[in-house]
Amino acid sequence: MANAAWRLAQRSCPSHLQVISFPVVQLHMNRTAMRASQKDFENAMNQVKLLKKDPGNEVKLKLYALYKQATEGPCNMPKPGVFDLINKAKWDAWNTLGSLPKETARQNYVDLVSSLSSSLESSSQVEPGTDRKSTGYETLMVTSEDGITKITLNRPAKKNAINVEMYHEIMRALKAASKDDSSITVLTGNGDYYSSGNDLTNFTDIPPGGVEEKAKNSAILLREFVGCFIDFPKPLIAVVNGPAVGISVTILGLFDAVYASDRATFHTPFSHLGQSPEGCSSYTFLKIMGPAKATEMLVFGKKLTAGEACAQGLVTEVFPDSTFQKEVWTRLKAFAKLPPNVSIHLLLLRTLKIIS
Ligand SMILES: CCCCCCC/C=C/C(=O)SCCNC(=O)CCNC(=O)[C@H](O)C(C)(C)COP(=O)(O)OP(=O)(O)OC[C@H]1O[C@@H](n2cnc3c(N)ncnc32)[C@H](O)[C@@H]1OP(=O)(O)O
Repeated sequence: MANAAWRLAQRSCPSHLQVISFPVVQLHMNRTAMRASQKDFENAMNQVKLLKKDPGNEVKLKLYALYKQATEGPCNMPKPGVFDLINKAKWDAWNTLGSLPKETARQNYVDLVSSLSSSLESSSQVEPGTDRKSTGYETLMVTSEDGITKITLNRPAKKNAINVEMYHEIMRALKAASKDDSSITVLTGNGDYYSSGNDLTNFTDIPPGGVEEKAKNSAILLREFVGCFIDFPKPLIAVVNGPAVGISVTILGLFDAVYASDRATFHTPFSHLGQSPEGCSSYTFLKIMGPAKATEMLVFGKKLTAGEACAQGLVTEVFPDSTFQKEVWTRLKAFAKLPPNVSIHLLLLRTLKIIS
């Protein structure tokens, strides 16, 4: 998405401008005066083309938005639909600027390019290990108490869509949970959704190697991600607090128990998206619900209610939404107090599940 936005932002630059070296000193002087001239702006546009390193999607969208605001003023285009990913990301970025005056947008554009020029040149000097994300999580909340490690998907404004960062963080959290002193691990969602599945923008950020490289990288990530669930050594419970879509549904077949609110639904619209079912679901769903029901879900994209998913064995038990959290957590706390030989039984049950 953003790469396309980036290309578009670059294409949008007036074509008669030649690529010239960037007068950084002049820009810094102008920044002090806090008023970028049209010339500074044009220079900055050229400087963008000369950046040696990719500044990342977020920055590229910011540049696009500031460029549009500086040249056309506030966004007055109709909002693109949820599946028009590229235009929606661009629209969002531009629209966020509200009624920012053109001159300020021009100044901000120039400042941003100037800061990129220096920070991207010096980024190699960052000490390894100083990454502030190495201990915390950006897309998850992870807590451990009462013998339970709880991993909460935490992008509620995006219905807990799983972006690339979240895939990596879930793997990291599972690896940490497999070694901590908790007895069981829970995956749940923050907000009204459990998860809307794969973040649709994951497929739009095409690397320099093109679509083939993107597909290869995605396949590697997906394999590693699913592997973490297959190999997880402790009881793994899903607390499905609301609707679940796509990969957040398919991997449920790899959990040891699935508790759902009666508000939850289970939807795998792969055929609609031109994708194939993942997460071992073509194996696990077949085992769990039989071929006909698995086909209805995975091939025809039938959305199940929590009650239907329970009747078909995908969900262990459904609770009224009003008492869901209280009932589930009371039960899980009791489970977590069971003696540690649980793992042996778990292993046995999982093996029987596979070979039966
Ligand atoms: C790189 C590794 C690749 C691994 C590949 C794994 C393959 C996995 C495949 C799947 O998981 S397929 C399923 C993909 N998911 C979807 O198709 C769901 C798409 N979203 C929707 O249909 C709807 O958003 C919704 C979930 C039904 C919710 O609708 P509602 O009207 O209630 O809310 P919205 O206004 O649509 O959404 C709010 C907000 O959230 C954003 N969003 C929601 N889901 C996603 C998503 N999956 N990806 C990206 N963004 C999502 C939506 O755009 C809205 O954003 P804003 O407009 O508020 O910015």
